[in-house]
Amino acid sequence: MDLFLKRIQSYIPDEFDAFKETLNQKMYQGLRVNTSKISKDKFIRIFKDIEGQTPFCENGFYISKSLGNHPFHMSGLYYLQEPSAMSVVECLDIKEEDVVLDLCAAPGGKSSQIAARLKNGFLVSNEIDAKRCKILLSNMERMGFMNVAITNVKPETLCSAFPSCFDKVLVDAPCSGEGMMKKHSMAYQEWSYENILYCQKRQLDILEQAYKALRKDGILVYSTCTYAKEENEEVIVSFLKKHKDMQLIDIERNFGRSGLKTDGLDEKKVRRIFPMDHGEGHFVAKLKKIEGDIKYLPILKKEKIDPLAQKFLKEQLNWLYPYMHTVSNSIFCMNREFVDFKKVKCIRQGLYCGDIIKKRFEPSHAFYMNNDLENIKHKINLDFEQANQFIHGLSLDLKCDKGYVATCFEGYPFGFGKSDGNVIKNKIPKGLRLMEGQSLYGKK
Ligand SMILES: C[S@@+](CC[C@H](N)C(=O)[O-])C[C@H]1O[C@@H](n2cnc3c(N)ncnc32)[C@H](O)[C@@H]1O
Repeated sequence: MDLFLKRIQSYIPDEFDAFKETLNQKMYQGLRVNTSKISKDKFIRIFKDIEGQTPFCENGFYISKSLGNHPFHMSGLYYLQEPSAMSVVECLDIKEEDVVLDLCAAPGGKSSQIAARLKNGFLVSNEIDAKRCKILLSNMERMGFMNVAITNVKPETLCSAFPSCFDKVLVDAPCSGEGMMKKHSMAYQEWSYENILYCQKRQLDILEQAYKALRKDGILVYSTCTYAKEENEEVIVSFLKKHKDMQLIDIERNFGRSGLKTDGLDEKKVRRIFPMDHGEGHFVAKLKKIEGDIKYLPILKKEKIDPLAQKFLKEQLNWLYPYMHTVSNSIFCMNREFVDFKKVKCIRQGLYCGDIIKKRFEPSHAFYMNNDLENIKHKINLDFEQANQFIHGLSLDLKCDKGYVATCFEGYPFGFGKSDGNVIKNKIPKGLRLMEGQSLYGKK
């Protein structure tokens, strides 16, 4: 631990006391508005618990309360994210049509930030750890994204299968997490120089894969939430030495500060955030591949879809998704072609609409969380108390359309139920309901 502080002192001698003081202060907390569901202006108008914009992202705000049980969180209107973490995706300059790979994606903060910027583009959101991959999937569904595939493989498996296929690749690398020590106190106890070197090697291995997946003219962003120079500036120097066709690009943003002075690196081109910069800590570097191939993700043939699913979707929506895909009895939709993942383990591609079970169609929760629900025909707005009961799994005695209905709070769906005209039976998956003793955030 002493060594950790000594190293920080050597990085920022003039600010060392200020840094030490931040270790006793509360962690910065933030949320990022999901602009694929609500505009920033409207969010500011209807949401009272934000405390000023972060300097890292135009849709990011500071908060000082835990807001995970707010109905708008359940509706996917925002993602709770440490403020400095919001800086990374800003540096990727996502365009609506980009094909993007997020190689280390769980729990989904940066993937959800990327997906919110895409229109007809596509995101492959990969996580090596199966348990964390489930959390990633759940967050991406809550936020309502459609043109996304969630894969659960080693970076090498994915990048060897799809070389030169991506416009943008993000490596938000596993790291020694020095910027997260306040959150995970174990990290304090487990800090060691050996771990930093272990992380450095793993980071370079992941970057090798990212390099493979990148197209000519593609952009690679590398980030960590640690202060260790070995995992930041030095990783970039080693990587650039090996790959003469990769160029360090100026991030051209003024959050945080320049990197640490390092031989072989123009430190002004990378960004560092220390807690004195109003976020817990991040490092970001942006690189461009100036030579190489341009290839395309393989596409699945367009499919005919089961008439039961078609009938259900027509009955529920004012429009139809142009592309559909069936896996066993489950139906998935997108507004672009489905990718053929071949042997790569893909746990979800597109919007999961539901399943055909015994000659009827059973819709999924994800279907009702999709951001195009302006188009849904059958929905009911609940007041706070009704929403509270429904989120706890209760049925509601309420008159509404018969059949499946989206349940909304202030116009934003957070779940769904099945109505006989007088009672809405609860269809929110058990794992997403609030438990007894937990209460919905807001007025009573
Ligand atoms: C810093 S976290 C990613 C956070 C995520 N980008 C976000 O914004 O929510 C790094 C992730 O890398 C994963 N990881 C660990 N070892 C890995 C490896 N060898 N290759 C790829 N990913 C790995 C971890 O499971 C972890 O989920």
